[in-house]
Amino acid sequence: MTETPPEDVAPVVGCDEPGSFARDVLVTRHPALIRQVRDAHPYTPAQLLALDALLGEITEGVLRPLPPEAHDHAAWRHWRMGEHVGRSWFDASFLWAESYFYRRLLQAVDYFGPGPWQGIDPFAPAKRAELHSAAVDEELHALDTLPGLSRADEAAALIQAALWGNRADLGFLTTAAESARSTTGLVADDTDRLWALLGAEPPGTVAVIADNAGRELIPDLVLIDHLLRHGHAHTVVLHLKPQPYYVSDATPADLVDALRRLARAPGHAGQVGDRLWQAMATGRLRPSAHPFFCAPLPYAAMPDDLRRDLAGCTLTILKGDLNYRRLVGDRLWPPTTPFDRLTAYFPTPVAALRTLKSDVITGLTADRVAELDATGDGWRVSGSHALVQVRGA
Ligand SMILES: O=P(O)(O)OC[C@@]1(O)O[C@H](CO)[C@@H](O)[C@@H]1O
Repeated sequence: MTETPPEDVAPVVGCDEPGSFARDVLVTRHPALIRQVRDAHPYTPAQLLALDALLGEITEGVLRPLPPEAHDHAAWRHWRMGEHVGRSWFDASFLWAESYFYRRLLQAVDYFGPGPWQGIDPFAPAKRAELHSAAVDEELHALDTLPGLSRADEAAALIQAALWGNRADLGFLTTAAESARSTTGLVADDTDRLWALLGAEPPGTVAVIADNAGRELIPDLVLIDHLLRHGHAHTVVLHLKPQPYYVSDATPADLVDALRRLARAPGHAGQVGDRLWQAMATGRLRPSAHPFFCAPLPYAAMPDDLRRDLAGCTLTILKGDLNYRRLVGDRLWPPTTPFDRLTAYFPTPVAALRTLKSDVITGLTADRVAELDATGDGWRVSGSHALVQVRGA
């Protein structure tokens, strides 16, 4: 594994800097999410008490451990939960604090059981509303234009749809200003290099590390259908989250719902859904849900079994902001730090498709950074900008 030289290692993104994006997420977004979840389900007195206790803890208290009977207690001990217990949440790194927050939220609503609430996704109402929204109806109807496009134009349209589908992030939209939801443009665009990697003969296995369900997962699935249909991949492994995470991150249940939504749609969307349903049956589309995808660690720390699984792929496509942060290590790198150097450890060529929703950014030219900073529109966190960055073989 290629390590970044220590003298070049930038500070890990923390939560303790007043006015920082990360601190605002803990101060504003997480309490808002607890209130949303609390109102979205007919929880029992014990669950309501647990949610209220978590709200108090994250805002004014000190970090408490998972109960010893938690199924993943050993994993979180390995992920250094003990060092954080008894300290302020704001002392933890941003990635660690957020990951642990979502794990504790699941604990408060008995997601892992045993009992009647086992497996009930606290974010399901929001995910369901989005998946069955008029906006998705329109997006599915718009797929009827694809057969009229050239293969190259279809490919370009599908990359853009998958890229900007990342804005459909229910956690981000909790606090994003309406004005920030307009899209401005790309800060980096390696789309041509992405398609060059997808032109490998014979087509191999492409890994897609998914991000959000619903309005992001559907364009991701339409892109996957294109890759399978036009010889860019013999097989696609779709890496999902094994449990609800970051509000709208896609779980296997969300994949089933999205495939059903597609297959039941009229027109071209329904044909895509039927092909993907068949791809699941033949194994050409293979879902996976490794526990590490909910770990509070950068991808450089991935376990050997996941590394081996990915190493067999010709390319890994990583969707979204959190995956980008974990890919490059969630550090405040100088924006001109080469993306290739920070991703050299990854076991395959990588392509990051991400709308910018947090401070971490790499691989830009100094001129581009100066140009973006001059706009003053919070380009790093507003979701108005996006990137396609590729590190080749
Ligand atoms: O990975 P995604 O869904 O594109 O974005 C995840 C996100 O909403 O959560 C974190 C802040 O809560 C940031 O990484 C980002 O804003």
